[in-house]
Amino acid sequence: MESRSSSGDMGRIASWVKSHRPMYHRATQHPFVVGISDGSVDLSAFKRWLAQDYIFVKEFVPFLASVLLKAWKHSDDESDMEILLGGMTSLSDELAWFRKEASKWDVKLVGIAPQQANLEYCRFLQSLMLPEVDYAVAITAFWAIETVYQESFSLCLDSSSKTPEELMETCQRWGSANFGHYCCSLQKIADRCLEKASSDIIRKAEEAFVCVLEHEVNFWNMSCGE
Ligand SMILES: Cc1ncc(CN)c(N)n1
Repeated sequence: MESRSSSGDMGRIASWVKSHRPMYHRATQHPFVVGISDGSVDLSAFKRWLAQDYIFVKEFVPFLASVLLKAWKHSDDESDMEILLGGMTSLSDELAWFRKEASKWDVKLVGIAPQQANLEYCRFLQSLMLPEVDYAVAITAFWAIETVYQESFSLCLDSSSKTPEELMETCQRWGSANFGHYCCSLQKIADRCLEKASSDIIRKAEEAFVCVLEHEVNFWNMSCGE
C-alpha cells in the first residue's frame, strides 16, 4: 500500500488509481463499454444492463443519503453537503431517465429480479451505509462508483468512437464534462478526508475502492450475460 509520502504531491486517490491500474482498467474499459464505443454492442446486453442498473440506482439513493448524513455529522466543509445534494438531484433525474429509456427500448423495469452480481453489489452498498463506517471510507466508495461510469462512458464520446446514435444519450449522461467535474469534486472531498484520516481508515478506504472496482467488473460481466 502506497503512502502519501511515497506518492509525492499526488493525492491519495490518484495514487490508488495508479497502484491499482490493471483493476481500474478492467472496470473502466470493460468489453461491454468498448462494444458501445466501437458499435459492436449486443443490444440484448444493453437492455439487460438497463433493467439491472435501474435496480442498482434505486439502492444507490439510500446509500447517497447515508453519505449525506455522514457529511452532515462529520464534515468540516459545508460545501460537501451542496455537492452531495447536487448528486441526489441528478440521481432523481437518473431514475426518471431510466424509466423513459426503458420504454424506448421496450424493457420491463417492474417485477425484474436483481441478478447475483447486482445483489452482491447492493449488499456491499448496504454494508457501507452502517453508521460505524467512516465518512472518508463512504465518500471514497461513492467517488469510485461515480468515476467508473464517468471514465467508461466518456470513452464512448471520444471523437474516434463509433457509438450508435441511439446510445449517445446514455453515454452523455455519465460521460459528459459536467459529470466529470462532479467526479473531480468528489475526489477532492475524498482526498481531503483521507489526509486527516488514521492509517486504519486509510486502509479501509483503499479496500472499499478495490471492492468497488471488483463489483463494477462483475456488473459489466453480468450485463454481458456471463
Ligand atoms: C453499477 C453502477 N455503477 C455506477 C453507476 C453510476 N451512478 C451506476 N448507475 N451503476
